[in-house]
Amino acid sequence: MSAPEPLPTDVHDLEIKDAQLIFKSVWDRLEEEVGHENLRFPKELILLGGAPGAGKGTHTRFVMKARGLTCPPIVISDLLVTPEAAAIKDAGGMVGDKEVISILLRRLLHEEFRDGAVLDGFPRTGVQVECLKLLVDRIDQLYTEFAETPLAINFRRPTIHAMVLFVTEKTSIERQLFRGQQIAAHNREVEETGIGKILPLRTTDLSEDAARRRYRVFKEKTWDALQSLKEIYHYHFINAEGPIEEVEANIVKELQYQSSMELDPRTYDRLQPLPLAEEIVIHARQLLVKRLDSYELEHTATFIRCVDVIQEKFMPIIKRHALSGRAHVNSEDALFQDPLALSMLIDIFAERGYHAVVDKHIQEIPVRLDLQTGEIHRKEKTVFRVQINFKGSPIRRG
Ligand SMILES: Nc1ncnc2c1ncn2[C@@H]1O[C@H](COP(=O)(O)OP(=O)(O)O)[C@@H](O)[C@H]1O
Repeated sequence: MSAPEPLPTDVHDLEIKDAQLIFKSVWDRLEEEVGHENLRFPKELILLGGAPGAGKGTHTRFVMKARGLTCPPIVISDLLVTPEAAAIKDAGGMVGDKEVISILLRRLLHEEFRDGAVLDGFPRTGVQVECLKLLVDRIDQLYTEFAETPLAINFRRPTIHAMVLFVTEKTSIERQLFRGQQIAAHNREVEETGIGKILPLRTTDLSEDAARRRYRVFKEKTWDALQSLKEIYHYHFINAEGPIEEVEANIVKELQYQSSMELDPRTYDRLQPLPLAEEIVIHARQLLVKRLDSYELEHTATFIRCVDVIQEKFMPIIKRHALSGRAHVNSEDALFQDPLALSMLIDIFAERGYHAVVDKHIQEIPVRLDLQTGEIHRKEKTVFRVQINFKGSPIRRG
């Protein structure tokens, strides 16, 4: 005899029941409003979680860039603007799950989020986590349903990433208060000068007690909910205690690790020796400076000649192309036979904000025809073709 189904007595079971009721009613209503075929949700959801002040807003753009998303982030608390919701937020509390789910689902249907959306501050409760699971199930069903149809592209299988920024209670409170001071100062300046825009100021960012209360609500209601995402989705836990650049580095590291999870381990190992673009970009400037200084100190004569040639031969042509931002200069100067001089040329241009590409072209020029044999004697001539690109003038005629 099998054991009877346990009654839904513990909190989790109740959350599941609640979520089912809420989700079903929101979903049915939405389906009625927009039609079954238009229930088109994002391919990727990136959930940014963490205590108030952890840096969700601060790092959203960075995370989006890293994932190649250009749509605006969806900041859940900004969507909750009814007077009732505003009063709850001011008191450091949490707006009802049904309102949150209803507004969020509607927003996710906007065309601009079709490839992916970043949600700042969702899910915040166990019920919201359960609703998220139900949403993903429904999107999966739609994927299967439309798979072999012309509409398939609108119903891709979703991937979910949860990124949780971790800070301690102390940091959370400090940063909430810091944000409050920053925004208050900004708003005072706008009022005095009439320049700029007044930014919304959270009441809880102005008082230590209120900020602490908000943190505690997070710890009691949201922390476990965020933890539970670990078992179901790609989960990234980010130490967000340090300065902004350090947190960004932690995010990059995590996303890098994630590509290791998406790829087959053998494929990942194969690609591993190639540096990430972010890595080389970060170091590129320091390396350029080091090279330029070494030219000046260790290869002074060649460096001086290089600068002179650029100044005398290249710059007049470049200046003539200042509108288009692209110039071609051919040089036969023997100086560039030295590969070091070519490197100098490229680096000098890079330092001054141009992007130079050099192509070494060897031409054969007929110099003499042997009348007896009919043989043509040729001489080699080396031409360095340099293309220089830079930001041209935005002002154009016509
Ligand atoms: N790593 C950090 N180091 C220092 N200050 C930070 C850091 N991350 C965020 N801040 C600051 O803390 C405040 C709260 O950050 P914010 O991104 O608004 O948090 P959240 O969106 O998670 O509530 C902002 O004033 C922000 O400039």
